[in-house]
Amino acid sequence: MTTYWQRLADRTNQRGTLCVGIDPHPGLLKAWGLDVNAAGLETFARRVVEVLGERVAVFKPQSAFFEAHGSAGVAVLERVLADIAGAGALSLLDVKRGDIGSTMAAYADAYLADGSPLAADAITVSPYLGFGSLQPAFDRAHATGRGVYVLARTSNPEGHEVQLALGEDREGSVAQEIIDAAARANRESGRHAIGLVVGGTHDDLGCDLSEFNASILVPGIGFQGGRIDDLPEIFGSAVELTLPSVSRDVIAAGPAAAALHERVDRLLVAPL
Ligand SMILES: O=C(O)c1cc(=O)[nH]c(=O)n1[C@@H]1O[C@H](COP(=O)(O)O)[C@@H](O)[C@H]1O
Repeated sequence: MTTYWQRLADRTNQRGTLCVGIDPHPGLLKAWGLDVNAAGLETFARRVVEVLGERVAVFKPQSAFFEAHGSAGVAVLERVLADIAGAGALSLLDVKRGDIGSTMAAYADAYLADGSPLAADAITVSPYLGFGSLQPAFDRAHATGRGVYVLARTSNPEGHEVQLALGEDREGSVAQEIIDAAARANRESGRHAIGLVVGGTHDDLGCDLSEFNASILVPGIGFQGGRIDDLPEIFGSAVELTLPSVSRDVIAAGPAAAALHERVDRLLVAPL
């Protein structure tokens, strides 16, 4: 079976290395001239995929903005995931789930199982209950050729409180333990399905990614101040693994197709 890592390499080789985040903020719906309801949400999110779906390698719908509209919003999310697949792009559903193992297995059923209406090519997960608690998601991702991105060093200014605290061995940081555990699990499985989330907003990451061996999602580009041009300096040799992710800085340009394409052009031509 083709792994997520192989499918990601295939898409980014064809389309360039960029993830466009679909974050339908109420303010963006209004700016697009849409009502802030499930119908406006559907027009917005599906328009992004309609215009950019065959151009961009990966789309990252942010589940929160769909959930905010209740079951009608979740139904829209299902259709957006189907649109992404139909356009030949990969879906990375941003749900940041994390729970005890038995509950994590249910999240894996929801997001990483063949045939589930909310299944995506990859999801984001939080390791706050312990890296090992995520094992059911890793197992399911390995079994179905999907991916899991584990939060390691997030883009927000508060993240360091937890992530740069000393880890259990009292030598490296919590973020470093997550990075090392993910690299070890990828070596053992040989599938490289376990990626990391590392924000592009830090001059100094405070952790070492030089031994990492799978995809690194880099949010925080654009509105949060991160710049694609700065990634080589921030990530060093690991820049080859990075998948820059941009939400508002792309989608705020819509709904006009030309403006959306212009934003993507600008991000894709930036040298990596
Ligand atoms: O997992 C994420 O994608 C994520 C991790 C992180 O450290 N920082 C971060 O901003 N994100 C998400 O990335 C998106 C950023 O949106 P923009 O700031 O509009 O590009 C939001 O959906 C965030 O939830």
